[in-house]
Amino acid sequence: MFSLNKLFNHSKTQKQHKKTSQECDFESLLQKSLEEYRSDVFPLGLLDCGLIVDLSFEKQLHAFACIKLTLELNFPAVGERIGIENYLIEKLALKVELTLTCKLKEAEKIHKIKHIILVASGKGGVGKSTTAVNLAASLKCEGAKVGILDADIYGPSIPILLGLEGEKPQAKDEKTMLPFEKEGIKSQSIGFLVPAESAMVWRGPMASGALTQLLNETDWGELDYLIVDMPPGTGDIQLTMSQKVPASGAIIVTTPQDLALADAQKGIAMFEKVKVPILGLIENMSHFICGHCDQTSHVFGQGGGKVMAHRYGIPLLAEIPLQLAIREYGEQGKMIADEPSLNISEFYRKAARLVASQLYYQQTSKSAVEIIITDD
Ligand SMILES: Nc1ncnc2c1ncn2[C@@H]1O[C@H](COP(=O)(O)OP(=O)(O)OP(=O)(O)O)[C@@H](O)[C@H]1O
Repeated sequence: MFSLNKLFNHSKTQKQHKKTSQECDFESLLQKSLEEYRSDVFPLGLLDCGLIVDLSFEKQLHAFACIKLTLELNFPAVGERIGIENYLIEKLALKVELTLTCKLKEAEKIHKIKHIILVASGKGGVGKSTTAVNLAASLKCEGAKVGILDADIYGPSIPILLGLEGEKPQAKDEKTMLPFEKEGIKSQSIGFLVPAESAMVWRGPMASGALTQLLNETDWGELDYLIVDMPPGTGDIQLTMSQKVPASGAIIVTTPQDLALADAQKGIAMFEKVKVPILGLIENMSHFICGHCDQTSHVFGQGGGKVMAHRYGIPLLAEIPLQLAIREYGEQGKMIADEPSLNISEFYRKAARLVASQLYYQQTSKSAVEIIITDD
């Protein structure tokens, strides 16, 4: 754990000097505050998963007036900045300017990729691909290097969602293809390899062969996360695919209808069988907020995702509303999560931070920490 001892002396903007008792007291208070901070994303506080890389302060009339603090997090969560800043302002009773950066220190699992995350659904049409693309965009916005691999042989839609329809991947050399890069996200799709009609009749080994080929023969470069958009369903194909890639975890997308939830349960069972940890459930098209009167309607039923997540002891990462803009952005080949000014993007961004946090704690054998996701 990082200690704040000597921090004032190490601060880039301060000269070496003997600490005053006032500075020592301030150091202890800052350290205690960072240690005691708690949120869904930081269940063990901030010093446990971050490093103070810079601290400087301004004094007025011998009292601290403002601190500038830079925290380097071990996983992408820069969207937590305002919440942490407000907390520190309250605890320290002074102006705080916080900068958050991110650097994953974990080892690469395959090639130069640190984590592979499978995005799956028990049935088709629940918004799995839309969610996968927006999770990728969110992880990038939160500070990570991200790629997306479209493995949905039944309907590869990532090229459409990224505005890359009709494009063909370029060869780097005889063995490797270059991924596409859009808004800082690298992508590759099974749709580029074969015509949709022939891929649909593949059996498990063929589909998983194509997935591993795309994974291994694409020059991904350094990635913190590779999101894999899986084919919908829980059959032989999905099972074989899940076994073939060294996935860090899986996310299951469902809608609130009973039928979709029943299929999502099969998805949970499938990942348990192949020992891929389930990072959480996303309930898509969870509710509809009327644009005129702001009233919320639960068009497809209410609370199903919450009940299921509770039953299986997995986090409910997000309840994403049914919103016209989500479909419109998808059709225009744009990622809505890339638009911080739209409230809807925060649903995806929060889910991405929770996923990244879980993977970090899982990796550092701190999975015993129970991540309780609150409603607020
Ligand atoms: N929250 C949402 N609000 C409104 N429309 C949505 C939402 N999520 C997805 N959609 C729309 O629903 C349709 C299906 O979405 P998508 O293609 O992502 O589903 P999928 O589960 O990946 O489908 P498939 O099983 O065919 O691969 C798309 O038109 C998409 O724009």
